[in-house]
Amino acid sequence: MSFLKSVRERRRFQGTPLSNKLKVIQGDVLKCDLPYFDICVANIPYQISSPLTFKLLSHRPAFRCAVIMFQREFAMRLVAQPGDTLYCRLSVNTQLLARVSHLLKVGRNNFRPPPKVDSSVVRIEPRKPLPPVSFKEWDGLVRLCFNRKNKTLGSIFRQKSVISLLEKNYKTLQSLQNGSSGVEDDLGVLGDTTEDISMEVDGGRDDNDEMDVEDGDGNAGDESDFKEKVLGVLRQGDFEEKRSSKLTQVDFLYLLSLFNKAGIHFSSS
Ligand SMILES: C[S@@+](CC[C@H](N)C(=O)[O-])C[C@H]1O[C@@H](n2cnc3c(N)ncnc32)[C@H](O)[C@@H]1O
Repeated sequence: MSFLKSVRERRRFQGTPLSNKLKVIQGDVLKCDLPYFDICVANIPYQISSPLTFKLLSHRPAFRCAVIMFQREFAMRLVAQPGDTLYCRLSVNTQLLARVSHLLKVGRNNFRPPPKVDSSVVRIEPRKPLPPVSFKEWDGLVRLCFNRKNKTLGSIFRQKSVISLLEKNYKTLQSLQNGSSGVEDDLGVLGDTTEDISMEVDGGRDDNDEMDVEDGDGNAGDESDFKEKVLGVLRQGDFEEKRSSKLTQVDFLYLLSLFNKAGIHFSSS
């Protein structure tokens, strides 16, 4: 909030019984330390939707409920369910941490002058307790899966770049003899996103293109053994023919647990 606005807000409450309960913090909400709060009601600048949402969700102790107005498309991504067109990494990451529900639509004509976009009010209630999962690991898996969300997981995990990344993590963690990453200490990674303001449905490449680079048959040795290990995990959970766009939270948690059990990790720290 700017200096002038903070003065105006203080004036609105001056001389009322509520004035001593009002504390106005002037500053950039993304940079300042937030005090304890249990309810958040906000009409925010839409360009900070994602970092603000994850800043609030990282705040401890967790708040009870937030009611926030977002740009319509962002709101629909937050609440999207498996199979919905807008289901994406933002939906999965937010819903890992919170129950999210759409409360009401606010059309652009409710404002003067009308902005270019419609809005929606959303309720966010943090899950308590949070699922016991390493958020770095979770986000590493979810990023890979939603990069090509309409491809089968078999096709995503056959890509040479994906196999090399996972093999590198595997070897790093084996050499450190550190099979698993921490839990709940790295929640900030979930909000590190650039795709959610974009109005592209997929936020990534066109799923119909044919640019996946797979290992060739002649690629013998460690790499193809490792690829078999990865595909074996997918087959074990019956995931090879499934697509991220249809996977639930429980599916992702199960898939991550199968990979981690096999020593396969999505982050090397
Ligand atoms: C959509 S307006 C809402 C104004 C007012 N709260 C209302 O409901 O009428 C968003 C406000 O957030 C302020 N703002 C923009 N970026 C901000 C930031 N990073 N931290 C705090 N306030 C910010 C803008 O100056 C603007 O006044």
